[in-house]
Amino acid sequence: MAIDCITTTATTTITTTSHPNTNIRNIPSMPQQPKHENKQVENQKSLVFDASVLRRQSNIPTQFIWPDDEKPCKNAPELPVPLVDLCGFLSGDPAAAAEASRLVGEACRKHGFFLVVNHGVDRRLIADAHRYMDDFFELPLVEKQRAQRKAGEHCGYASSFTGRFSSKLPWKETLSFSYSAANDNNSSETIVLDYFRSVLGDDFEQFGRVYQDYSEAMSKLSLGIMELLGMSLGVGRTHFKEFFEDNDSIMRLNYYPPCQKPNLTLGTGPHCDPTSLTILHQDQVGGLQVFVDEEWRSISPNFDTFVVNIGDTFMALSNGKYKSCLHRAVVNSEMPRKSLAFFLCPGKEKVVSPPGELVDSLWPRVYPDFTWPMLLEFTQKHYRADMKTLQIFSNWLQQKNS
Ligand SMILES: C=C1C[C@]23C[C@H]1CC[C@H]2[C@]1(C)CCC[C@@](C)(C(=O)O)[C@H]1[C@@H]3C(=O)O
Ligand SMILES: O=C(O)CCC(=O)C(=O)O
Ligand SMILES: [Fe+2]
Repeated sequence: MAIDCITTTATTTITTTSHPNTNIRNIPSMPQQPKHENKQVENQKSLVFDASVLRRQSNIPTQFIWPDDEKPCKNAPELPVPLVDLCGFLSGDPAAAAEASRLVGEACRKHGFFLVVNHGVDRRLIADAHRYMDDFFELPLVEKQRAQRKAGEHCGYASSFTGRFSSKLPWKETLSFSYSAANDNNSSETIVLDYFRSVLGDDFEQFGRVYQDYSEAMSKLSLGIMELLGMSLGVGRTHFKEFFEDNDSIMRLNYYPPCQKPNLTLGTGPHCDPTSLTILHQDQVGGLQVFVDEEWRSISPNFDTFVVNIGDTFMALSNGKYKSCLHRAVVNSEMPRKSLAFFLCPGKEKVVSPPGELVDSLWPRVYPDFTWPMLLEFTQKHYRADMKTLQIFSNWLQQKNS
């Protein structure tokens, strides 16, 4: 019986009524998603996804069963993605930088995914970031819920999205927090640490330090990749680097518990990241798949590499020249899987507009100007991010502006 696997409080009903803040039907000109995607659960408290309870059930609740055309496929073939060696580029070798930017440009025109190696991030920091994830996600649910994500916000702990969506639920737990590189009163130096201490208490100081350092390392690496992207697009090495120097990014820890029916569900559903650039580190388990040439392909993990992909906001910044590509994460029945995603996002005030060099009469503007907070709000309150987010957001903006 489906509901067996969900621990419930007094109110267990899922309704088709939206949360007041997220009622798409109440907002004029809001795009309509298929019914099952825009249904919101009436009460945040009504459903809980607790891996320690789920483990003991033989079936999974229907809310976690994905439609047949989105169910995962067995044994997706490996996607050949360029392995970009950053060693020479980081040590200032112009020929190495030119070769790295060529490889990056080629991948971004095709599907937007590439790997980086010799990236300069300390292996011990990466190992610690994984170790502290185990420690956090192995805590009892009530402990993790001290960091519970609030409705309409993107930060905090979420056990699946039971309070947010009522169908096609992801088989995952996440802990998300903001990282800001903007140097106002040096708050960027402790922003993550302060978050951990404030929501989880002083016992979590060491967690906070690890993810503070990890987020800083990701921000730095992403600025280096922005230099390569600027070179490859012919707009100069500094253009995008400067644009993202005061980034207001999101760090997300993804924890996928083992699932007894891995062929029926997904850890993260098919989507294009609405953000600008994603730097992902996966543990040794594997599960990331990318949709290229009408086929799901996998990207196998390697401890020494980060998977990098272009998101919708960079696609808009490149005037559609670089692709934000559909991807998802599958789960397995044997063991938990972990991934760490750093989502680079522009500073709040920055206008997402492509540089003049990328616009001409043969390739006119594809997307209207917007700011990242506008797109973030769209994905948190009005539209569940999927493969069409950028196009639908863009149509909605154009309609509003006309
Ligand atoms: C701004 C964001 C929204 C999501 C987290 C970041 C970047 C990716 C988005 C997401 C992962 C795309 C798939 C659907 C989603 C709901 C998820 O499964 O987590 C998305 C995130 C979100 O809205 O919380
Ligand atoms: O866990 C993964 O491999 C991918 C997760 C992802 O795509 C995301 O969080 O946006
Ligand atoms: Fe993603």
